[in-house]
Amino acid sequence: KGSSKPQRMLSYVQRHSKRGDPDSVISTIDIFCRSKEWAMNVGDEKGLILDKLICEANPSIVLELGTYCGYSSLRIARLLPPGGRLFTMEFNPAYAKIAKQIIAWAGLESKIQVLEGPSGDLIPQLKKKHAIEKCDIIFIDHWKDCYLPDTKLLEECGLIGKGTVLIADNVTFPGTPDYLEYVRNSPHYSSQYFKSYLEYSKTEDGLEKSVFLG
Ligand SMILES: O=C(NC/C=C/[C@H]1O[C@@H](n2ccc(=O)cc2)[C@H](O)[C@@H]1O)c1cc([N+](=O)[O-])cc(O)c1O
Ligand SMILES: [Mg+2]
Repeated sequence: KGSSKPQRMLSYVQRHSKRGDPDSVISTIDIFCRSKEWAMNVGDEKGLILDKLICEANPSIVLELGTYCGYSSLRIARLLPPGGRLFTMEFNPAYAKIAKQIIAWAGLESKIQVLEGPSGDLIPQLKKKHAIEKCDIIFIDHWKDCYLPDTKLLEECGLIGKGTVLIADNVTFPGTPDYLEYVRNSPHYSSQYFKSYLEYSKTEDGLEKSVFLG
């Protein structure tokens, strides 16, 4: 019964970062992933691009698909304006448990709500259960074959409105070809690729920003 990588990440954070300081927790996770064990966080290079896109949009309601250990939840929530909220969906209970502890350690639990379950079940509940009108930003970083079906589901549920910004991780590596084809060819989206690198590596990757035009 050994520990899991998320468990080792959490204990590294608790040992090496400053409690209540999101920037310290973020940089500590990056050090863990560079010096100890690679992990599928958006990382520091794509993270800087994500930061810029979040600040530009100044969002009130952000939805994240794929919490994992909470790294991008911290990056997003630390930049929200007062009253801003992040809802993040996590399928795996073990990951959700670790993410909640990392989020609490960073002191951002009042801004972040971790929703446990498959996105396909949780998305239709958002309006009624969480009084969400429409999402200002949606950060997509879960299973790569779910990006497109979930985007269509979000459209059907009326959670994507004029001006909603979709930000998708890994559109180059591992790649999300069907999603890219959709947002780049749809007349309802204006799409832009931000070239970068796969987290903690030299492989090319990037973020796709797609604005819903209505
Ligand atoms: O596979 C990748 N990501 C899949 C992430 C999946 C996460 O989304 C959750 N989820 C939450 C809700 C759901 O409905 C389904 C899953 C899963 O429980 C997991 O926590 C990936 C892989 C590489 N890579 O280099 O190989 C790099 C990356 O940046 C990646 O994001
Ligand atoms: Mg990713």
